[in-house]
Amino acid sequence: PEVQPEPYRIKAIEPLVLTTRAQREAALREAGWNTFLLRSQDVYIDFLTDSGTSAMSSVQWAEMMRAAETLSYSAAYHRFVETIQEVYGFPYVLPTHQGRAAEHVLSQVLIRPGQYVANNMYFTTTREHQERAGGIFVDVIIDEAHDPAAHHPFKGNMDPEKLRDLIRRVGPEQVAYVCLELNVNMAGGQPVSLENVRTVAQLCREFGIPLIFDATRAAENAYFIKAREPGMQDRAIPDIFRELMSYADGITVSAKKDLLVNIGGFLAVRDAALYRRMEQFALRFEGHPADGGLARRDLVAMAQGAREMLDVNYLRSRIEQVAYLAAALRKAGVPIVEPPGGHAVFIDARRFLPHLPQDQFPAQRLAGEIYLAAGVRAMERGIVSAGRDPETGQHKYPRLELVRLTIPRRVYTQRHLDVAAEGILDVFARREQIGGLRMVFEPPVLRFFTARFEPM
Ligand SMILES: CC1=C(O)/C(=C\N=C(/C)C(=O)O)C(COP(=O)(O)O)=CN1
Repeated sequence: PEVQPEPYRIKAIEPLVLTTRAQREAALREAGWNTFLLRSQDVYIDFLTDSGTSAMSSVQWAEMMRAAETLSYSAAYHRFVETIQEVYGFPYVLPTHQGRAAEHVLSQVLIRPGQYVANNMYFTTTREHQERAGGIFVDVIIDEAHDPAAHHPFKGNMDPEKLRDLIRRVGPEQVAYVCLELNVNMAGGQPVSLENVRTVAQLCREFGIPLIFDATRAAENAYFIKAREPGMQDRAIPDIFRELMSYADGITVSAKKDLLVNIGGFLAVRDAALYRRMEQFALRFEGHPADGGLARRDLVAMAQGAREMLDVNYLRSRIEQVAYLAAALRKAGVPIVEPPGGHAVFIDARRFLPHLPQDQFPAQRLAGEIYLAAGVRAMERGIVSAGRDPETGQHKYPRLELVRLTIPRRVYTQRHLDVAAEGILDVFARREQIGGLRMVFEPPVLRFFTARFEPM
């Protein structure tokens, strides 16, 4: 595939810093071989995350300047709520400062300790908040999602039989809710089909179990439904999106992805009583229900972002940019998660460095080597991110040992993708010489953010 013509042009630029390999070796040592700990000014192309790293549009910036910072139920608040109601189709909307705040509120309000939550694979903060609320996390994603080479078009799908077995085993009243993530991040940004959502929604209705979406990358999921699901090619994205949302009782959203803003999040639900409980809980630490701890300018930036995120030409150019990088790596034989996801290319570090055992942290080492080669910052999504089992204290050994090259929205050009590919091919050429890492500092929670390593 070639990168689709972008339906926008550059209006402002941010100068990038070019570093030498020697500078990068010093920076990576200083960062304990953890790309999260690199100073941003030592990074040339930042593929760490697509969260909060998008370029905003001239309209978003203009709206932000015009937003009056009046407290309580401001014009900005009504603009935000009315836009989310229209685009997503939920009556009750609660802004939060970002996605994990929404997850915290929802988990605390919906989970009774000891109850189960069924998910399609895990996301770090989502599972953290489910477990923090006393929930028991269960993965009911289809088996193909755990196989990087499987070419399933909707690897994010839930396995209805796994879900039904869980409900039968523990009883419907012991399932707090079903949490369905769209464009499953940890599986490689893999979409869920509309057909699967309908099946899961039917199951939840049958047993009276709430269905909650993590709708953080739902717009990109809608694009894959249009592009890959039989009978969907001629439907408009907003139409697909509204039907998709109609199956959920509620959603949590990190606005820092789909909605093209640098900060923000929200909850949206259909039930007034549930909204009131969430509002009361969030009041203590997310700020007033009319701002969720955000400035008014952030609310209007989210409102405008919710309009821009469903433009099919923007979505096509964004998704095809990811496919372009994936194609460049695939052509050279670099093992990647197939098919390419919506927000990132995931390198299969297990197959890239087959001589390294997983507890020598192959993905962590590969992310460091990619930075050394080209100043490109990637993120480890393997054993380090998976953390330790709360019962046994042992590493969780996930099937997927990946390095995520996460492409920010509307930021980098095709030439930047070429530079990243060239650097990765350089590392690939000398992969046999690459050794493992040993962890020299391990924090107790979400260790991937601050752990430190040294080469073996
Ligand atoms: C699917 C999903 C995410 O991907 C997510 C955050 N993701 C980050 C930060 C990422 O780098 O993928 C969050 C948390 O959102 P937050 O980073 O707190 O705004 C929730 N769900």
